[in-house]
Amino acid sequence: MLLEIENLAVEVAGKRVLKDINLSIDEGETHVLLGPNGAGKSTLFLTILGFPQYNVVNGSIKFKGEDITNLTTAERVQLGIGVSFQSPPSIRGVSVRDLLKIESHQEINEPLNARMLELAQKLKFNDEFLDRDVNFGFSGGEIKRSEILQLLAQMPDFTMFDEPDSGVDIENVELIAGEIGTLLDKDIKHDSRKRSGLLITHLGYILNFVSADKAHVLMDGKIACSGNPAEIIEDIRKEGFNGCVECAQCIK
Ligand SMILES: Nc1ncnc2c1ncn2[C@@H]1O[C@H](COP(=O)(O)OP(=O)(O)OP(=O)(O)O)[C@@H](O)[C@H]1O
Repeated sequence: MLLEIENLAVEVAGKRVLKDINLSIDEGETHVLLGPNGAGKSTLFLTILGFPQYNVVNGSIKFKGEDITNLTTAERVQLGIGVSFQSPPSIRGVSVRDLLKIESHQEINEPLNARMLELAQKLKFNDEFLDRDVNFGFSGGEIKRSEILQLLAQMPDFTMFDEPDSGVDIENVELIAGEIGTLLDKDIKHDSRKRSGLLITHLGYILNFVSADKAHVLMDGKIACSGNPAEIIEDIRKEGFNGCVECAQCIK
């Protein structure tokens, strides 16, 4: 198993946000995380990434068989965990170009390598854009494309995407989805895929372009239901979250 979360309980600012999370994601799998606003989806992501304000009060997180519950964020990134944030911070004084060099382990005083320049072009970033400060004054769509470009520089083994389709126009959703596919080995036969991911989506639009193996519904800090992504999204559309998690087909 690539990622194994057992009985995870997390407090943020003294409040119990995650109560008892059990979640396993195998090599080559893409899972989806659904749930109402405030259920704890982003909290789960940031806990997996090891942000210090997310205090694990019970349970464990294992990655590649290693208990990472007490590792720093930098150590987890080193092990192969990546994230595309919903609202990433701006970094004044650091250009996109330099950040990409750091993330793809290039020398800072060397020119950005051809692979990254090609990917930047594919994601519609010109040379001038690469010299801008990271996320400073970027439009919603530019932020999302820039997050994906940074992940392509890192190529993590496990990537979390926090609402990659929100605020992105139709053409750019297709573009972003194509690169999410690259990050999740979608161009390789299912059995041979190595890279895995977990995607938060509210409306499920991105799943028209990125296939997913399993969906989980997070309600009030617990995984209330897991199953087939298309069926669960359809149920949520028809019955709402409460109706969905009462469905007999749910694998509880
Ligand atoms: N740093 C923090 N300080 C205080 N409360 C927090 C913090 N981070 C998260 N919370 C609270 O934890 C709960 C879960 O938030 P979280 O962002 O994980 O939900 P979510 O499921 O991602 O919601 P959404 O779908 O609206 O993005 C919310 O009540 C939120 O206010």
